[in-house]
Amino acid sequence: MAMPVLISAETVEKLLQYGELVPRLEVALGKFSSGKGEIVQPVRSVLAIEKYNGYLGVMPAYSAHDDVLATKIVAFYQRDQPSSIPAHQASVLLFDPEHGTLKAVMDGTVITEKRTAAVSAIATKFLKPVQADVLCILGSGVQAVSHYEIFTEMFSFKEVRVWGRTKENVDRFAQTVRGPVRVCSSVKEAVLGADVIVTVTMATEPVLFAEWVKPGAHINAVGACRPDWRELDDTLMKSAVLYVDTREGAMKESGDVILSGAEIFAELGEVVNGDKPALHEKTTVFKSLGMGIQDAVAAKLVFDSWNAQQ
Ligand SMILES: NC(=O)C1=CN([C@@H]2O[C@H](COP(=O)(O)OP(=O)(O)OC[C@H]3O[C@@H](n4cnc5c(N)ncnc54)[C@H](O)[C@@H]3O)[C@@H](O)[C@H]2O)C=CC1
Ligand SMILES: O=C(O)C1=NCCCC1
Repeated sequence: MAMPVLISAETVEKLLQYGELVPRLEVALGKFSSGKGEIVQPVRSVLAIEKYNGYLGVMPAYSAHDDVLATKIVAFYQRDQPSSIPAHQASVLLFDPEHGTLKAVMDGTVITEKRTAAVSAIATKFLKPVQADVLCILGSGVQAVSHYEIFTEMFSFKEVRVWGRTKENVDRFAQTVRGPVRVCSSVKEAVLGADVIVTVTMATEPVLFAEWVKPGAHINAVGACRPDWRELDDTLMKSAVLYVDTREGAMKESGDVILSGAEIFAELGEVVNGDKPALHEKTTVFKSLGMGIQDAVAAKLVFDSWNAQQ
């Protein structure tokens, strides 16, 4: 039996292009929410590594439409001190769906960076106000960078603002991104008047409060992926129209959804399918937790491009 190929982070970075990834993810989100069982994806199984303040998540998914079977394994850690090791590290195992043969083991860290930002961009395309001039990013780590990249590529914001907890992180962010950014010294300063807000922090308590949010703004809430972690306050969660990637995941994993008691209006895939409206004139929250099918679709794109180059 042939050995699986190993695909490095550098290769994934080169091969995974937003232009191809975004439309594939949009189709996958629609198929997931079609109610026809076209995508098989259990809620992520997560174990706590208490001694080190970490978690290990296993995310299998199968799509007959894409003919893809994969599992991502992702480790993530909460840290008080800065570290050169990324807070999230992942690998994706890609199988031949017909026989279950392992075809590839590839870096999943870059896949996680890019597919998460791409899904936020899809949500934003549907849910942002018609006039969206100001983008605000709360958090200045890895996801902040990938969100900056795709949001400035897909949309025409007049101003991009960033807030981060530490000066060191924000300075690194400002040096990494290729384009202008206004560094804000408080969350309030960053948020006031913003049309689109992205929360990509490791916060466990709310950092974004309803009183600062412009009516009609769209928020992509990407952090706080544990049932007792928060990024958004109760008032914001309850007053905004709430979209999620998966209802099942949000009810099991999202502290912002579970603890606020906010009602879920729709899955993003239902909006893609036209089964639920995109209420872009209202204040909207897209609660993202991440889906195995997003990783599987991205991994197939990488593998197919890699194969084409051999
Ligand atoms: N929804 C999804 O599909 C995914 C969500 N995530 C989540 O996105 C968030 C960002 O991830 P990365 O950028 O990879 O992490 P990172 O570690 O690179 O960046 C995290 C940022 O949050 C800041 N931060 C840490 N504690 C904070 C606090 N208490 N209050 C405010 N800011 C704080 C850090 O200074 C840093 O700027 C995390 O919560 C992560 O779990 C990550 C991957 C996928
Ligand atoms: O979808 C993912 O991948 C992750 N989501 C929440 C945090 C860990 C990684």
